[in-house]
Amino acid sequence: MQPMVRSWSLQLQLRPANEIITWSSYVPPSYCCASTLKRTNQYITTFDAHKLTIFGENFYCKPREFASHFTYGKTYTNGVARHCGVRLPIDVKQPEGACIMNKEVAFITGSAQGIGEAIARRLVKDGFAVAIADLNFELATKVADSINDDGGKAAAFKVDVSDRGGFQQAIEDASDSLGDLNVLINNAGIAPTTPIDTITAEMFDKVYHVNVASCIWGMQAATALFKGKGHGGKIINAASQAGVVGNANLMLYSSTKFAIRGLTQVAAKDLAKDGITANAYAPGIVKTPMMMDIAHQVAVNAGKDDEWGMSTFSKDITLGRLSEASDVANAVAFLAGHNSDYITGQTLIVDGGMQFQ
Ligand SMILES: NC(=O)C1=CN([C@@H]2O[C@H](COP(=O)(O)OP(=O)(O)OC[C@H]3O[C@@H](n4cnc5c(N)ncnc54)[C@H](O)[C@@H]3O)[C@@H](O)[C@H]2O)C=CC1
Ligand SMILES: CC(=O)C(C)=O
Repeated sequence: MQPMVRSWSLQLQLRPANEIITWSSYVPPSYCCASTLKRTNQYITTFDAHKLTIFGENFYCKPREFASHFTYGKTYTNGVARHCGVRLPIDVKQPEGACIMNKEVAFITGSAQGIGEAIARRLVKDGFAVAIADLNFELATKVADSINDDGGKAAAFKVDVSDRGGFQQAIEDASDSLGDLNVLINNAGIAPTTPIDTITAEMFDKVYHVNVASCIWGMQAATALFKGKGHGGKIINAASQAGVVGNANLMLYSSTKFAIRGLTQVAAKDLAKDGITANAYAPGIVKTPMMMDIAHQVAVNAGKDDEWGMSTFSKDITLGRLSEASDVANAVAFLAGHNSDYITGQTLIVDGGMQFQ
């Protein structure tokens, strides 16, 4: 019996045992989704050079409804699978026998601007598909559109990272629409200036929920997805040089960033058995809206100008210049890529030499 399929097609590249099988499916008009399955995946129980047998109701064909086009227990050969689609999208050129390799997918919070945006753009250059996840959906959409216009692959998602359920849903949605999830970058954060005597219970709750709880919610959701898909993954959390040495005027923020380093170490230990690494990055003084705002607030509190405010943070940078967001993105790209596979539980300080640890 042929599988019930409508207007889509599937290609399989079948490889020797224990290698990764890469497959891609196309859904008109030009939607492409892809994923990677391993031979050991619970949903694939028979596999040789030419055949793939699926014993599972949902084997990660995304979006989910397309999984139902495969029949439980049926064996698909390369040719059958490729021809089971009756209509190819006319704007996708698909040479006979070609295999479209999938991209790894990174979900980056707070990527509508600043460091997160720079990370997203850098990871696209490295071949990732990226989820631009931010509270500011309008800005996130602009970033995703501009990446797609430049030939990359991105989708925007509205998320408040302090909302556990919403964050989890956004990660699942991103995995559905981009085809997989391999890297979670918990980058979103807030940094109100908080001299000790000004701190209220509400401010404490807000900063700790956005900066700290969010990392735990994100790690929970990503870990469940990685495991469900039968592969490992990478979790990368934003700390700060202010999480390495306490910074004046930043009681709440600075202490949340110390917490990030701690929870990253715990995650590294807890998740290693699942093939998941957890690391953090600690930027220094980066030219983003957040840093401009902090410098301004510190200056206002001291009755000085913004330049003075910035100089209080930048005077001890060994390399003698403020950080560009791209300086941080370069380091995060290393943590997101496979050159860092043997590194876990670490905080990579990217501050031009402010803190030596
Ligand atoms: N700019 C700097 O000098 C440094 C920044 N960092 C850290 O790097 C990360 C990124 O910082 P920047 O790019 O400078 O910040 P930014 O303020 O320029 O951008 C942060 C982004 O996060 C989003 N965001 C804020 N709250 C959110 C929430 N609840 N849910 C979803 N998205 C939310 C904002 O809409 C914004 O797009 C932060 O975790 C920050 O603490 C660390 C060290 C230095
Ligand atoms: C904003 C921040 O993380 C600083 C000043 O290190």
